[in-house]
Amino acid sequence: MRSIAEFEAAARERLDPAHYDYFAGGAQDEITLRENESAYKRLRLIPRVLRGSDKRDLSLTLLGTPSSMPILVAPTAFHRLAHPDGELATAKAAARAGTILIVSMAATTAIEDIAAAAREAAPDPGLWFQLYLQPDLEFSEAIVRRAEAAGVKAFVVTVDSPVLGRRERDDRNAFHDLPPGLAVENLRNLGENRSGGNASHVREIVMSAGLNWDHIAWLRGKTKLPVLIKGVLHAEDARLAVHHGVAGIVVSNHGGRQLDTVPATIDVLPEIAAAVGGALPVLLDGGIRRGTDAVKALALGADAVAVGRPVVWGLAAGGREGVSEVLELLRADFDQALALCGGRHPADLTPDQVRR
Ligand SMILES: Cc1cc2nc3c(=O)[nH]c(=O)nc-3n(C[C@H](O)[C@H](O)[C@H](O)COP(=O)(O)O)c2cc1C
Ligand SMILES: O=C(O)C(=O)c1ccccc1
Repeated sequence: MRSIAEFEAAARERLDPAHYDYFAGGAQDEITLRENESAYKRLRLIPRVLRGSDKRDLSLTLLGTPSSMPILVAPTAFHRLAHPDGELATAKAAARAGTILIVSMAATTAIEDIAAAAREAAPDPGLWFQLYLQPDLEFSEAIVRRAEAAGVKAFVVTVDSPVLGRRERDDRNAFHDLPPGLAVENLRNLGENRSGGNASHVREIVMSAGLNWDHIAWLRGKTKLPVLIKGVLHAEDARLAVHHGVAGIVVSNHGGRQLDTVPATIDVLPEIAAAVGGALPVLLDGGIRRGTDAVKALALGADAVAVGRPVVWGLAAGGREGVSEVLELLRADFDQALALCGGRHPADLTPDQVRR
């Protein structure tokens, strides 16, 4: 397949329509969902010429984790809804590609099993773990310990979800529960043993409307691993993140699934990059479908980008192989766009190369 759009079409054919809608959809009128992609279409690239470099180098290290390219896998829930191999397939493909996979706390596979699959594909896979900090901090700490023991290298706390966004497609389809046999495995309370057998209770993910900077400080006190926050759109929050010793930020609107009518992430990136001033790595997700999209984000100040739905479409279309194809397609597309922009390394891209 030649484009992410073709993967999406193939995924749509294979998926239960309600599950396709869950993955594809956004909040309410889906204005932000569309805007994330259309904002890139309004930006124009200006290449530099005659810089003489034969070969590009896409690799980088983010907070101690090496990545073969500045395109990471954003955390998305419920991969076993997309394909029976679920997160195991995604983990193998990301590890094979040498890129960082941010595992969702809402994965339908236990983090221990995801890490084992990643290690089958690469000796030292770059796994990060996304957290919805639970009001029950003791339970949150237990998940942190599990993820650390599994070998994750950073935590990404999602901060754009004090409550879950309203997704009208899910309401229309009455999609509110996982089908029998699937569960949010990282929320299994393994200590619990209520029926006398080895039944284990799966908690629900609770959104924490009470989350504040003290909780981030709490988490930093509980782990030596870098703590990033995901879902920053305001420059002042980016400044506060620096002030509070956060290791990195992800400029994200949750793929248009939380607050509708917030801007496209690429449109707030310049002010956020300026506010951070290089003090910590800035990642961005939302609407990246082409190599040129990633080039624009890196030129405007992101250190790396992440893709959510494209990986789900690859998974649904072809399991591990499908995710590998999506990641290699994005890599080749990005490499070509970088070359055409006259860059050898992603860091060669500069803001003056992007025009509105
Ligand atoms: C189906 C789906 C599930 C998601 N689940 C999570 C999640 O569990 N945790 C989280 O922090 N973000 C979640 N996100 C948001 C993604 O991490 C990311 O911000 C977004 O998908 C990026 O936009 P893109 O899909 O246009 O690439 C989810 C997104 C989608 C589409
Ligand atoms: O669907 C989502 O976007 C999401 O973030 C989520 C949150 C809780 C459970 C499952 C998915």
